[in-house]
Amino acid sequence: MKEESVDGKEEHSNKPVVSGRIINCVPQLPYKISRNDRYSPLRGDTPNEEWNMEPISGNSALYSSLYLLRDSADWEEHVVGWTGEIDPGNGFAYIAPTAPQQEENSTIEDSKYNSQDLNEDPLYLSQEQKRVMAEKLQNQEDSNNKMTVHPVWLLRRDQRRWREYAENVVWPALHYILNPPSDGQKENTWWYDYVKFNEAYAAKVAQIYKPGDIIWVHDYYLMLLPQLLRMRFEDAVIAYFHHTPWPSNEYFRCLSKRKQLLDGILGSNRVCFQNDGFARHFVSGCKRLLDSTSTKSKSKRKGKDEWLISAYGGDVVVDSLPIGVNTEDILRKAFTSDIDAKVSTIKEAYAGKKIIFGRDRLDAVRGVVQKLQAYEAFLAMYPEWRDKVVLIQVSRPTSTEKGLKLEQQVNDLVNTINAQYGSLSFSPVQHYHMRIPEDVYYSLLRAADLCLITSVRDGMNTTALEYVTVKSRSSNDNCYANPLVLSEFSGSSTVLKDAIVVNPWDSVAVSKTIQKALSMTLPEKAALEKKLWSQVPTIQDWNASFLQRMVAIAEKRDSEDSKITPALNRPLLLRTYRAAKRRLFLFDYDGTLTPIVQDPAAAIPSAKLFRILSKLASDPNNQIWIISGRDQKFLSKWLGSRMPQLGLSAEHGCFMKDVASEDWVNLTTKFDMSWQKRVSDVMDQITVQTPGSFVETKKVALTWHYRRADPEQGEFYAAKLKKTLDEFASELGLEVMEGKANVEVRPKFVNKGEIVKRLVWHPLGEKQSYDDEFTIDESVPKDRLPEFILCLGDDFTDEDMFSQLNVIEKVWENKFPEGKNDCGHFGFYPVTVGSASKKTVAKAHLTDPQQVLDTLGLLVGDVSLFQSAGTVDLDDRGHIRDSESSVKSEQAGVAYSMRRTASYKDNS
Ligand SMILES: O=P(O)(O)OC[C@H]1O[C@H](O[C@H]2O[C@H](CO)[C@@H](O)[C@H](O)[C@H]2O)[C@H](O)[C@@H](O)[C@@H]1O
Ligand SMILES: [Mg+2]
Repeated sequence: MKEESVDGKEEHSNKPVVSGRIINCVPQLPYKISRNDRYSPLRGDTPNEEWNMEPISGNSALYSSLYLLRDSADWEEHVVGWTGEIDPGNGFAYIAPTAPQQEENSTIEDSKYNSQDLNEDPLYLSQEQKRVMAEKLQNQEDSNNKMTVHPVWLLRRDQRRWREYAENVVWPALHYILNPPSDGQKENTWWYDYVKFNEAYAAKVAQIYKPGDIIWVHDYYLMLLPQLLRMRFEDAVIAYFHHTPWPSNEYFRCLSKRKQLLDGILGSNRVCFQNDGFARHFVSGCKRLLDSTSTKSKSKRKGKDEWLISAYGGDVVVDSLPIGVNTEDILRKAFTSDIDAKVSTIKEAYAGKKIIFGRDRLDAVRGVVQKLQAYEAFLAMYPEWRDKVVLIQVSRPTSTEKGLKLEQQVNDLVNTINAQYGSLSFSPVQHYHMRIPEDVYYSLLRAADLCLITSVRDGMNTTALEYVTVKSRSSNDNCYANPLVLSEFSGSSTVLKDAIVVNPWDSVAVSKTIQKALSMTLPEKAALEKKLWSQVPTIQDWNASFLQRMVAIAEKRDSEDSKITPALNRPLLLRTYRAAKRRLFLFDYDGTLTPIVQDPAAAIPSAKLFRILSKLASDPNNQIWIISGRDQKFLSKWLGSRMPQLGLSAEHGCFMKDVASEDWVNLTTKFDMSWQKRVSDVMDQITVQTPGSFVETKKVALTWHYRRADPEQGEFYAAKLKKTLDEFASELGLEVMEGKANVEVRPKFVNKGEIVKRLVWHPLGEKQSYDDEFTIDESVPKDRLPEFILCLGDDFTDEDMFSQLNVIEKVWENKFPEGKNDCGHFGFYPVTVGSASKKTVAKAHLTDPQQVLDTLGLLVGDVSLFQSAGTVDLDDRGHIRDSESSVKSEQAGVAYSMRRTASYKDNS
């Protein structure tokens, strides 16, 4: 029998630290795939001719990083990427989706199919068509197979659906744009697709992953992927690079799925940003939203800030490394005889005029409107420049509704400027609303006297880097060293530190800067260019530094034997639960069954929690204990009085109330309590120094809370309090514990682990004994001991429960070698509630109380597996594999293929 651990993984032994393979996960492969309308196999066309693949523009830095790795002798590269929207071509009418919510309901969706729809649905691709397309993509990228391309197929009718959440919800928040309030319905549907998109990548990576591979996940379309991969591969080395800005937490926290997104990313070993500022915002978000702590240090290389995030206690490196451009490639491509000729043509067309150049995507943050306003101000303020300057602005179109409005605004501004300052023979703004080919782009970069970038937010503007690169070389057209005016809000201003920086919102200041830049002498320009050129990050350096750091992280992790906690394998849990008869549930309360809130008194059980606990408790095979730091009063009021069948333990093991009993027993009666006065005096002093903090006095334990204090001040005084208390704690037999925004003190000899020990070594269903002489009885026969134990807790104090379970499990290994279940273990599930990066002795993790309820809901039949991310397996169309809709879809695909073949025959 193969042994499975609670996370369902097999143990790997003697793994290489780094295998030499990189799995690069990119949001999309760099091609627009479309069907060739004239394709006809019956007229002798090869299957290869069915698909056209055109390179797409954008993300040039990322793609050049992939190509460099492909050509590197040190790494074997695998690229996993979505195909993008496949254009079905003419004659294959695109069927607009019905309401997306309906699409999710397989019954509704599938009942809509009729032969007409099938005939027209272009996205039923046969295995053969997919094979041919994959082969073509592979050849497109690298016919020598040095890099292997693994397409992610998500072949549904509405192919845009996979982008919606990332582009309409995440992207705006990352760029400081708040969406108008809504009922959230659309967003929920988009979120559902976003989870599936990430799940599809996880499944694809799982097919190719080998221990020691470095998995490198790129950008905000794939924020959940690191965690989904962590669920499958506990030891994987995973990096997430965020290409766009990361906003202040004041914006990020407006997202309803903020915690899920952060948790998704924190499945990584390393999270890397374009600059320190973005990394700092991320760390602050984790601190505020996930209760994580962090330590900051200076990286050895270049002395940049680096953080070690402990989301509830684990290790994720957060740092920054600005992406670069392939300077060698740019210079090679930009200085050819063909481009020399194009530059001359441009120069001749604008003879006697200075050329200002700009190229931006036409979206809300690229600052095209600000640029035009500043240029208008420039022409107004400096009449001597009119007729002597032209702005050539290339704006890459976007198809969104907002993009269309912006286009209108830009067109209006262009018309106004041209009407006011132009003539019949000359327009001072030449606006090209289109994608331009690479050679035209390089020609314009070379011909420009000034490059103007006024974006109001971006991660890294590669136009700035490419411009500085091109201007570093002199040629016959006298364009060497022409200056760059760069927005201070652009990520590139953090690397091009000597650029002429402007605030794009201040059009007068920008206009003055344009005037100064256009008037610079050659020596001034050359001196500036020399500095800037030395600051351009290259993609070669970026790849090398990024991977060097990943190897170091992998080696350090390996040598320290630190681990990331895998997500709880819920299908396996369900299987064990169903197979077991004597089941014991050991639940912590705060942060496990209820979310952490500002006021302890407000953390009361939800109706959903009661419903689930009642269902669980109604099964006579189940026994449930709540083992909490709370006092008896709170637990009795909110849990015991409503559900007497619950067993309760208060104040971290100081008190117990047996299942179906009303009597509390104090396990600390013999302990001298005079320590309380001394501890409370110290806590009172700290409270005075920390506004917002307070002391919670229980019967035995004392808790100092600082959740409502300023986080930094709170952390500082918590450390101070702990230090002071530690000085006399051991002599008084006390334990000082750092909890969630609290510091707690209780007698050392009681703890949650001791309670767990009592409960597990006990014939399930029998009354507890509270004799003074009580000792654990390890002679209880196995068939009276629990055979399924789910122990959940979120805090440091819950680690005592997990360690105790681990110890008991070891004892059972020797005592009951034949007593394991079908999965090869004793049904022990010590599960921490928190992120995967948490340092814990638990065997698995659940992210938060919401996931806890979903998981318990799964056991009592309240929640379907499909609602739990990380438990579904999708087919190539994004249906759950083997589900009714997946099978129907498969059949429909076959029918479609047959019709297609028949139609070729008819037409031939
Ligand atoms: O063992 P637990 O059931 O997890 O209880 C631990 C402590 O929880 C409470 O404090 C924590 O939760 C509060 C409500 O969410 C929160 O405001 C506070 O910052 C947390 O520290 C409780 O007040 C303590 O008595 C428990 O020991
Ligand atoms: Mg707790």
